[in-house]
Amino acid sequence: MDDGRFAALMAGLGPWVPDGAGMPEVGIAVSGGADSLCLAYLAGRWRRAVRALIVDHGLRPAASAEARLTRDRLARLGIPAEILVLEGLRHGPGVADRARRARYAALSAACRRAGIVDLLLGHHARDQAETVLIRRRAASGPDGLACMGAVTFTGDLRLVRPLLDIEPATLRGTLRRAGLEWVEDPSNADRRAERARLRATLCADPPAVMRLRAEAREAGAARMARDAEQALWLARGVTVAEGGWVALAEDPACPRALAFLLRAVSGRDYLPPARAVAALCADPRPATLAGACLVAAGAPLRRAGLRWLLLREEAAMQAPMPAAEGCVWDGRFVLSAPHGADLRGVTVGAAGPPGRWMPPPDWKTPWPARALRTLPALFRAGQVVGVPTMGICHDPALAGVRLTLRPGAVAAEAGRFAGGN
Ligand SMILES: Nc1ncnc2c1ncn2[C@@H]1O[C@H](COP(=O)(O)OP(=O)(O)OP(=O)(O)O)[C@@H](O)[C@H]1O
Repeated sequence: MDDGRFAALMAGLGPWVPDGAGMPEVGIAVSGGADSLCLAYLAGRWRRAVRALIVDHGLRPAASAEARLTRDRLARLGIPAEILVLEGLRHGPGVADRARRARYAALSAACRRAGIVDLLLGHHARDQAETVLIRRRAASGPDGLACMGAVTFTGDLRLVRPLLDIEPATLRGTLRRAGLEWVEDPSNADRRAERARLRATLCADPPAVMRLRAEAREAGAARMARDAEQALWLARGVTVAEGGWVALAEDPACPRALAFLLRAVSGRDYLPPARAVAALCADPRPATLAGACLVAAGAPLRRAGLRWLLLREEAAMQAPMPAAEGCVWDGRFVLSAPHGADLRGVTVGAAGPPGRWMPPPDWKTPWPARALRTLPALFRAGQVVGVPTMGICHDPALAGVRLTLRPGAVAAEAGRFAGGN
């Protein structure tokens, strides 16, 4: 793969933050294996402001030496690299899945710390073909069969996979021509893992890889069409309140959009059960589902053209937690504090009955008490001392502390699934 081809691939996956010394970096997740090392090599020639992130899962004795070796190799390419050491992972049932979740959590946190908004991943064409087979066997729905997207969004990060249509042999060839060595992870060859078994099968059958990739592209195009339709419905009739609930101007007619909204309001990772969501769309009625409640709008909101509210289920909200810069409460609200704010002894939790926060007498809000009780609030000694999303602060030491609904959490999926050719 030459620099020109890579630059063309990246141009199709933008927009990118401007490049140059001192500009925001694009992150690269580098395991040290051939694919992600090649990705780092190409990315480092594509732009100056890049940073590699290497996760040491701490599961193999050789892993930390390999991470340091990879960091040194990257340094020789002029790419700064940070090693993220995971603590507490143990071998045992589901270790691959646990390791993957912990890896993404560590990568996301490192990106947040470094102000990185784009993270490159080295998945390639055969990885995508493997994913098609795995999703088929798991009887995935139509969205799942679109497999990995070339661009997808997590809460505050854009995950970009520029190599999804590139054969792994091409990447190894690129490294060899550049005289670069990589680490061979022995667990890749571990035939007990489902992926490793499929990998061995697909390596011997290149036409099958081609067919599977075509299948993923077709499913990806269909998924993007559904995304576009859903985005239109969301833009027409859905309002997201800073307090973490959603107002609907129309009956929820689109099950997929309702599922995304339920997930966003509940702060959960996974979509609610499809059948229950479809039933709610077919017959919209007050109901509680997967950590959120569909509630009919009261008279004042109906006069303002709203029909339904989707509220967080009170009983399912996270218990109060210690307040700290960057902490995330209830999977949805991120705390940010100005310099000098005193968070000692402060907790973040649900505001509870509005009478407890002593709002000023002229304070007016169209939202019902049931919604206000779910607002994120700051507590000192068990008393509410601030409800930042409502602009309420009774404690001068907490002036300027914000609890912000995580960006992107409520949006429609806007990934790119069919591209990369
Ligand atoms: N330990 C790690 N540290 C940082 N990023 C990782 C790590 N493991 C995987 N990744 C990222 O996830 C992508 C896909 O992971 P996967 O396990 O399929 O790759 P791999 O075969 O271990 O390594 P590679 O893709 O580098 O050859 C990698 O290309 C890399 O971008």
